[in-house]
Amino acid sequence: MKILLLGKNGQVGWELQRSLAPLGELIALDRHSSQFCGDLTNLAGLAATVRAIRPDVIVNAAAYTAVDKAESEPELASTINAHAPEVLAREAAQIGAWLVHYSTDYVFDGGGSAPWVESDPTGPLSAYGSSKLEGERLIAQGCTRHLIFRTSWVYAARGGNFAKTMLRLAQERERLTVINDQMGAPSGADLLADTTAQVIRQVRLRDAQSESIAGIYHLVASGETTWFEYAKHVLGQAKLLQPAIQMKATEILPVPTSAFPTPAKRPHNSRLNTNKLQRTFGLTMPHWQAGVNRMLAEIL
Ligand SMILES: NC(=O)C1=CN([C@@H]2O[C@H](COP(=O)(O)OP(=O)(O)OC[C@H]3O[C@@H](n4cnc5c(N)ncnc54)[C@H](OP(=O)(O)O)[C@@H]3O)[C@@H](O)[C@H]2O)C=CC1
Ligand SMILES: Cc1cn([C@H]2C[C@H](O)[C@@H](COP(=O)(O)OP(=O)(O)O[C@H]3O[C@@H](C)C(=O)[C@@H](O)[C@H]3O)O2)c(=O)[nH]c1=O
Ligand SMILES: [Mg+2]
Repeated sequence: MKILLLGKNGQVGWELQRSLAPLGELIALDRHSSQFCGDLTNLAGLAATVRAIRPDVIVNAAAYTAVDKAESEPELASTINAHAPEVLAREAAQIGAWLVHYSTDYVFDGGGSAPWVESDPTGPLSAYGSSKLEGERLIAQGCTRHLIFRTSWVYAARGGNFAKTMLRLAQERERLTVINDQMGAPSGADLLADTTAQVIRQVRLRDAQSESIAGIYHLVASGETTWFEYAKHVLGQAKLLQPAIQMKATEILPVPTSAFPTPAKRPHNSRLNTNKLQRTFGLTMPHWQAGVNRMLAEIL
Protein backbone atom coordinates (compact mmCIF):
# COMPACT_ATOMS: atom_id res chain seq x y z
CA MET A 1 0.00 0.00 0.00
CA LYS A 2 1.18 3.51 -0.86
CA ILE A 3 0.19 6.34 1.50
CA LEU A 4 0.52 10.07 0.86
CA LEU A 5 0.64 12.11 4.09
CA LEU A 6 0.17 15.89 3.99
CA GLY A 7 1.07 18.16 6.90
CA LYS A 8 3.71 15.80 8.27
CA ASN A 9 5.09 18.25 10.84
CA GLY A 10 1.89 19.27 12.61
CA GLN A 11 0.89 17.70 15.93
CA VAL A 12 -1.11 14.93 14.27
CA GLY A 13 1.09 14.72 11.16
CA TRP A 14 4.18 14.05 13.25
CA GLU A 15 2.52 11.13 15.05
CA LEU A 16 1.13 9.83 11.75
CA GLN A 17 4.68 9.57 10.38
CA ARG A 18 5.21 6.99 13.11
CA SER A 19 1.86 5.18 13.07
CA LEU A 20 1.46 4.90 9.29
CA ALA A 21 5.02 3.71 8.63
CA PRO A 22 4.33 -0.03 9.10
CA LEU A 23 1.32 0.00 6.75
CA GLY A 24 3.36 0.38 3.59
CA GLU A 25 5.29 2.93 1.56
CA LEU A 26 4.82 6.35 3.15
CA ILE A 27 5.44 9.60 1.27
CA ALA A 28 5.21 12.40 3.84
CA LEU A 29 5.13 16.05 2.76
CA ASP A 30 4.91 19.47 4.32
CA ARG A 31 4.40 22.84 2.71
CA HIS A 32 8.14 23.21 2.04
CA SER A 33 8.70 19.82 0.40
CA SER A 34 10.59 20.15 -2.85
CA GLN A 35 10.20 16.99 -4.93
CA PHE A 36 6.38 17.10 -4.68
CA CYS A 37 4.18 20.05 -3.78
CA GLY A 38 2.71 19.72 -0.29
CA ASP A 39 1.45 23.31 -0.04
CA LEU A 40 -2.31 23.42 0.44
CA THR A 41 -2.55 26.94 -0.98
CA ASN A 42 -1.21 25.63 -4.30
CA LEU A 43 -4.25 23.77 -5.59
CA ALA A 44 -2.78 22.91 -8.99
CA GLY A 45 0.45 21.73 -7.37
CA LEU A 46 -1.51 19.56 -4.96
CA ALA A 47 -3.44 17.89 -7.77
CA ALA A 48 -0.19 17.25 -9.63
CA THR A 49 1.28 15.62 -6.52
CA VAL A 50 -1.59 13.13 -6.26
CA ARG A 51 -1.39 12.37 -9.98
CA ALA A 52 2.34 11.75 -9.80
CA ILE A 53 2.31 9.60 -6.65
CA ARG A 54 -0.96 7.71 -7.27
CA PRO A 55 -1.36 6.69 -3.61
CA ASP A 56 -3.87 4.11 -2.32
CA VAL A 57 -4.61 6.35 0.66
CA ILE A 58 -4.23 10.10 1.18
CA VAL A 59 -4.07 11.27 4.79
CA ASN A 60 -4.50 15.02 5.16
CA ALA A 61 -3.19 16.32 8.49
CA ALA A 62 -2.47 19.82 7.18
CA ALA A 63 -4.87 22.58 8.16
CA TYR A 64 -5.26 26.23 9.02
CA THR A 65 -5.69 25.92 12.82
CA ALA A 66 -5.25 29.49 14.11
CA VAL A 67 -8.84 29.91 15.33
CA ASP A 68 -8.76 33.61 16.26
CA LYS A 69 -6.61 34.66 13.31
CA ALA A 70 -9.03 32.93 10.91
CA GLU A 71 -11.60 35.62 11.76
CA SER A 72 -9.42 38.19 9.96
CA GLU A 73 -8.27 35.91 7.11
CA PRO A 74 -11.27 33.69 6.36
CA GLU A 75 -10.31 33.28 2.70
CA LEU A 76 -6.94 31.75 3.48
CA ALA A 77 -8.57 29.47 6.06
CA SER A 78 -11.13 28.40 3.51
CA THR A 79 -8.52 27.72 0.81
CA ILE A 80 -6.54 25.46 3.14
CA ASN A 81 -9.42 23.86 5.07
CA ALA A 82 -12.01 23.54 2.31
CA HIS A 83 -10.68 24.00 -1.21
CA ALA A 84 -7.48 22.00 -0.82
CA PRO A 85 -9.46 19.05 0.64
CA GLU A 86 -11.87 19.44 -2.29
CA VAL A 87 -8.96 19.00 -4.71
CA LEU A 88 -7.68 16.01 -2.75
CA ALA A 89 -11.15 14.43 -2.86
CA ARG A 90 -11.51 14.95 -6.60
CA GLU A 91 -8.06 13.53 -7.30
CA ALA A 92 -8.60 10.60 -4.91
CA ALA A 93 -11.86 9.72 -6.66
CA GLN A 94 -10.07 9.74 -10.03
CA ILE A 95 -7.63 7.06 -8.90
CA GLY A 96 -9.88 5.12 -6.50
CA ALA A 97 -7.87 6.18 -3.46
CA TRP A 98 -9.21 6.68 0.07
CA LEU A 99 -9.04 10.14 1.60
CA VAL A 100 -8.60 10.41 5.37
CA HIS A 101 -9.15 13.87 6.86
CA TYR A 102 -9.64 15.57 10.26
CA SER A 103 -12.33 17.96 11.35
CA THR A 104 -13.37 19.61 14.56
CA ASP A 105 -15.88 20.06 17.39
CA TYR A 106 -16.02 23.71 16.21
CA VAL A 107 -18.45 22.68 13.41
CA PHE A 108 -21.12 22.62 16.15
CA ASP A 109 -22.86 25.58 17.78
CA GLY A 110 -22.23 24.24 21.28
CA GLY A 111 -25.86 24.14 22.38
CA GLY A 112 -27.22 21.68 24.94
CA SER A 113 -25.12 19.32 27.04
CA ALA A 114 -25.39 15.95 25.28
CA PRO A 115 -22.34 14.69 23.41
CA TRP A 116 -22.83 15.39 19.70
CA VAL A 117 -23.40 12.45 17.35
CA GLU A 118 -22.24 12.50 13.74
CA SER A 119 -25.72 13.13 12.31
CA ASP A 120 -26.49 16.11 14.56
CA PRO A 121 -27.05 19.45 12.82
CA THR A 122 -23.94 21.60 12.56
CA GLY A 123 -23.76 25.35 13.12
CA PRO A 124 -20.23 26.72 13.27
CA LEU A 125 -19.70 29.90 15.33
CA SER A 126 -16.32 30.86 13.82
CA ALA A 127 -14.59 31.29 10.47
CA TYR A 128 -12.34 28.34 11.33
CA GLY A 129 -15.37 26.15 12.12
CA SER A 130 -17.12 27.23 8.91
CA SER A 131 -14.05 26.49 6.81
CA LYS A 132 -13.72 23.01 8.37
CA LEU A 133 -17.41 22.28 7.82
CA GLU A 134 -17.11 23.35 4.19
CA GLY A 135 -14.14 20.98 3.86
CA GLU A 136 -16.25 18.10 5.19
CA ARG A 137 -19.01 18.87 2.72
CA LEU A 138 -16.71 19.16 -0.29
CA ILE A 139 -14.92 15.91 0.58
CA ALA A 140 -18.16 13.95 0.93
CA GLN A 141 -19.33 15.40 -2.37
CA GLY A 142 -16.09 14.70 -4.24
CA CYS A 143 -15.08 11.24 -3.10
CA THR A 144 -17.12 8.27 -1.85
CA ARG A 145 -14.10 6.67 -0.23
CA HIS A 146 -13.55 9.15 2.56
CA LEU A 147 -13.08 9.03 6.31
CA ILE A 148 -13.42 12.25 8.30
CA PHE A 149 -12.44 12.16 11.95
CA ARG A 150 -13.90 14.99 14.00
CA THR A 151 -11.75 15.56 17.05
CA SER A 152 -11.22 18.22 19.72
CA TRP A 153 -8.67 20.02 21.89
CA VAL A 154 -5.64 18.30 20.35
CA TYR A 155 -2.34 18.20 22.24
CA ALA A 156 1.00 16.53 21.62
CA ALA A 157 4.51 16.53 23.03
CA ARG A 158 5.61 18.20 19.79
CA GLY A 159 3.88 21.34 18.58
CA GLY A 160 1.83 24.10 20.14
CA ASN A 161 -1.27 23.46 22.23
CA PHE A 162 -3.32 24.68 25.22
CA ALA A 163 -1.50 22.49 27.79
CA LYS A 164 1.85 23.94 26.79
CA THR A 165 0.44 27.46 26.78
CA MET A 166 -0.76 26.97 30.38
CA LEU A 167 2.68 25.68 31.46
CA ARG A 168 4.31 28.72 29.90
CA LEU A 169 1.82 31.27 31.27
CA ALA A 170 2.09 29.77 34.77
CA GLN A 171 5.81 30.50 34.65
CA GLU A 172 5.32 34.05 33.35
CA ARG A 173 2.27 35.36 35.22
CA GLU A 174 1.05 35.50 38.78
CA ARG A 175 -2.54 34.83 37.92
CA LEU A 176 -4.23 32.79 35.18
CA THR A 177 -7.85 33.22 34.21
CA VAL A 178 -9.30 30.25 32.36
CA ILE A 179 -12.73 29.60 30.88
CA ASN A 180 -14.85 27.17 32.89
CA ASP A 181 -18.02 26.94 30.79
CA GLN A 182 -16.74 25.26 27.63
CA MET A 183 -16.79 21.45 27.90
CA GLY A 184 -14.85 18.95 25.81
CA ALA A 185 -12.17 16.29 25.78
CA PRO A 186 -8.45 16.93 25.27
CA SER A 187 -7.35 14.40 22.65
CA GLY A 188 -3.77 13.27 22.05
CA ALA A 189 -2.26 13.43 18.57
CA ASP A 190 -0.81 9.98 19.28
CA LEU A 191 -4.30 8.54 19.91
CA LEU A 192 -5.58 10.13 16.70
CA ALA A 193 -2.65 8.79 14.68
CA ASP A 194 -2.84 5.27 16.14
CA THR A 195 -6.60 5.12 15.58
CA THR A 196 -6.15 6.35 12.02
CA ALA A 197 -3.68 3.53 11.29
CA GLN A 198 -6.03 0.93 12.83
CA VAL A 199 -8.94 2.17 10.75
CA ILE A 200 -6.98 2.30 7.49
CA ARG A 201 -5.84 -1.26 8.07
CA GLN A 202 -9.42 -2.42 8.63
CA VAL A 203 -10.73 -0.55 5.60
CA ARG A 204 -8.08 -2.21 3.42
CA LEU A 205 -8.83 -5.66 4.84
CA ARG A 206 -12.59 -5.27 4.35
CA ASP A 207 -11.89 -4.32 0.74
CA ALA A 208 -15.14 -4.70 -1.25
CA GLN A 209 -17.52 -3.95 1.63
CA SER A 210 -15.50 -1.04 2.91
CA GLU A 211 -17.29 1.76 1.04
CA SER A 212 -20.26 1.34 3.36
CA ILE A 213 -18.09 2.47 6.28
CA ALA A 214 -17.06 5.72 4.59
CA GLY A 215 -18.20 8.87 6.36
CA ILE A 216 -17.73 11.00 9.44
CA TYR A 217 -16.58 9.60 12.80
CA HIS A 218 -16.16 11.39 16.11
CA LEU A 219 -12.73 10.58 17.52
CA VAL A 220 -11.84 11.95 20.96
CA ALA A 221 -10.52 10.61 24.26
CA SER A 222 -13.15 9.56 26.80
CA GLY A 223 -14.28 11.65 29.75
CA GLU A 224 -14.95 15.38 29.68
CA THR A 225 -13.64 18.53 31.27
CA THR A 226 -13.50 22.32 30.94
CA TRP A 227 -10.51 24.39 29.87
CA PHE A 228 -10.17 25.51 33.51
CA GLU A 229 -10.18 21.95 34.92
CA TYR A 230 -7.80 20.91 32.15
CA ALA A 231 -5.39 23.75 33.03
CA LYS A 232 -5.58 22.85 36.73
CA HIS A 233 -4.85 19.23 35.92
CA VAL A 234 -1.83 20.15 33.76
CA LEU A 235 -0.30 22.42 36.41
CA GLY A 236 -0.99 19.97 39.25
CA GLN A 237 0.53 17.13 37.28
CA ALA A 238 3.55 19.27 36.38
CA LYS A 239 4.18 19.92 40.10
CA LEU A 240 4.00 16.17 40.79
CA LEU A 241 6.32 15.25 37.95
CA GLN A 242 8.80 18.03 38.61
CA PRO A 243 8.55 19.23 42.24
CA ALA A 244 11.28 21.83 41.66
CA ILE A 245 9.40 23.46 38.77
CA GLN A 246 9.24 27.24 39.16
CA MET A 247 5.74 28.65 38.80
CA LYS A 248 4.83 32.29 39.28
CA ALA A 249 1.11 31.59 39.15
CA THR A 250 -0.31 31.10 42.61
CA GLU A 251 -3.87 31.28 41.42
CA ILE A 252 -5.92 29.90 38.52
CA LEU A 253 -9.20 31.71 38.30
CA PRO A 254 -12.21 30.02 36.64
CA VAL A 255 -14.13 32.51 34.50
CA PRO A 256 -17.17 32.38 32.22
CA THR A 257 -16.66 32.79 28.45
CA SER A 258 -18.04 36.32 28.74
CA ALA A 259 -15.07 37.32 30.92
CA PHE A 260 -12.47 36.13 28.41
CA PRO A 261 -13.25 37.86 25.11
CA THR A 262 -11.64 36.42 21.97
CA PRO A 263 -12.06 37.32 18.27
CA ALA A 264 -13.59 33.88 17.50
CA LYS A 265 -16.65 32.53 19.26
CA ARG A 266 -16.23 28.99 20.62
CA PRO A 267 -18.85 26.35 21.48
CA HIS A 268 -19.92 25.80 25.10
CA ASN A 269 -20.67 22.16 24.45
CA SER A 270 -17.82 20.50 22.54
CA ARG A 271 -18.56 16.96 23.77
CA LEU A 272 -18.36 14.39 20.96
CA ASN A 273 -19.98 10.96 21.17
CA THR A 274 -17.58 8.27 19.88
CA ASN A 275 -19.95 5.27 19.90
CA LYS A 276 -20.02 5.02 16.10
CA LEU A 277 -16.23 4.81 15.87
CA GLN A 278 -15.90 2.36 18.76
CA ARG A 279 -18.66 0.08 17.45
CA THR A 280 -17.63 0.12 13.78
CA PHE A 281 -13.94 -0.54 14.35
CA GLY A 282 -13.94 -2.39 17.69
CA LEU A 283 -11.91 0.29 19.45
CA THR A 284 -11.96 1.69 23.00
CA MET A 285 -11.10 5.32 23.69
CA PRO A 286 -8.86 5.86 26.73
CA HIS A 287 -9.53 8.60 29.30
CA TRP A 288 -8.13 12.04 28.40
CA GLN A 289 -6.11 12.27 31.62
CA ALA A 290 -4.05 9.18 30.79
CA GLY A 291 -2.82 10.71 27.55
CA VAL A 292 -2.22 14.16 29.01
CA ASN A 293 -0.19 12.68 31.88
CA ARG A 294 1.91 10.71 29.44
CA MET A 295 2.57 13.79 27.29
CA LEU A 296 3.58 15.81 30.38
CA ALA A 297 5.93 13.06 31.55
CA GLU A 298 7.53 13.21 28.13
CA ILE A 299 8.08 16.98 27.98
CA LEU A 300 8.94 17.73 31.63
N1 LIG B 1 -5.25 21.46 17.14
C1 LIG B 1 -6.47 21.19 17.60
O1 LIG B 1 -6.80 21.48 18.76
C2 LIG B 1 -7.46 20.49 16.74
C3 LIG B 1 -7.19 20.14 15.44
N2 LIG B 1 -8.16 19.55 14.66
C4 LIG B 1 -7.85 19.19 13.28
O2 LIG B 1 -6.87 18.15 13.31
C5 LIG B 1 -6.00 18.28 12.19
C6 LIG B 1 -4.57 18.30 12.67
O3 LIG B 1 -4.39 19.41 13.54
P1 LIG B 1 -3.03 19.66 14.36
O4 LIG B 1 -2.04 18.64 13.99
O5 LIG B 1 -3.41 19.84 15.76
O6 LIG B 1 -2.65 21.08 13.76
P2 LIG B 1 -1.23 21.81 13.74
O7 LIG B 1 -1.54 23.25 13.68
O8 LIG B 1 -0.35 21.25 14.77
O9 LIG B 1 -0.67 21.33 12.33
C7 LIG B 1 -1.20 21.77 11.13
C8 LIG B 1 -0.16 21.59 10.08
O10 LIG B 1 -0.68 22.09 8.85
C9 LIG B 1 0.34 22.77 8.22
N3 LIG B 1 -0.11 23.76 7.25
C10 LIG B 1 -0.72 24.95 7.46
N4 LIG B 1 -0.91 25.58 6.31
C11 LIG B 1 -0.41 24.78 5.34
C12 LIG B 1 -0.30 24.89 3.94
N5 LIG B 1 -0.73 25.96 3.26
N6 LIG B 1 0.28 23.87 3.25
C13 LIG B 1 0.75 22.79 3.91
N7 LIG B 1 0.67 22.64 5.23
C14 LIG B 1 0.09 23.62 5.94
C15 LIG B 1 1.13 23.46 9.31
O11 LIG B 1 2.41 23.75 8.82
P3 LIG B 1 3.24 24.99 9.40
O12 LIG B 1 3.69 24.52 10.75
O13 LIG B 1 4.30 25.14 8.40
O14 LIG B 1 2.28 26.13 9.49
C16 LIG B 1 1.13 22.37 10.38
O15 LIG B 1 2.24 21.51 10.22
C17 LIG B 1 -6.46 19.54 11.45
O16 LIG B 1 -7.34 19.14 10.43
C18 LIG B 1 -7.23 20.32 12.49
O17 LIG B 1 -8.22 21.15 11.91
C19 LIG B 1 -9.39 19.27 15.13
C20 LIG B 1 -9.72 19.58 16.42
C21 LIG B 1 -8.77 20.18 17.34
C1 LIG C 1 -4.68 31.19 26.64
C2 LIG C 1 -6.00 31.09 27.33
C3 LIG C 1 -7.08 30.55 26.68
N1 LIG C 1 -8.28 30.48 27.30
C4 LIG C 1 -9.43 29.87 26.62
C5 LIG C 1 -9.72 30.37 25.22
C6 LIG C 1 -10.37 29.16 24.60
O1 LIG C 1 -11.76 29.18 24.88
C7 LIG C 1 -9.72 28.00 25.30
C8 LIG C 1 -8.64 27.29 24.52
O2 LIG C 1 -7.71 28.22 24.02
P1 LIG C 1 -6.92 27.91 22.69
O3 LIG C 1 -6.40 29.16 22.13
O4 LIG C 1 -6.01 26.76 22.90
O5 LIG C 1 -8.19 27.44 21.84
P2 LIG C 1 -8.37 27.05 20.38
O6 LIG C 1 -7.18 27.40 19.59
O7 LIG C 1 -9.68 27.58 20.02
O8 LIG C 1 -8.44 25.45 20.43
C9 LIG C 1 -9.12 24.84 19.36
O9 LIG C 1 -8.24 24.66 18.28
C10 LIG C 1 -8.89 24.24 17.11
C11 LIG C 1 -7.85 24.03 16.03
C12 LIG C 1 -9.86 23.13 17.30
O10 LIG C 1 -10.25 22.46 16.35
C13 LIG C 1 -10.53 22.98 18.65
O11 LIG C 1 -10.90 21.64 18.92
C14 LIG C 1 -9.73 23.53 19.80
O12 LIG C 1 -8.70 22.67 20.20
O13 LIG C 1 -9.18 28.50 26.51
C15 LIG C 1 -8.45 30.93 28.62
O14 LIG C 1 -9.54 30.86 29.18
N2 LIG C 1 -7.37 31.47 29.28
C16 LIG C 1 -6.15 31.58 28.68
O15 LIG C 1 -5.19 32.09 29.31
MG1 LIG D 1 -5.13 27.31 19.08
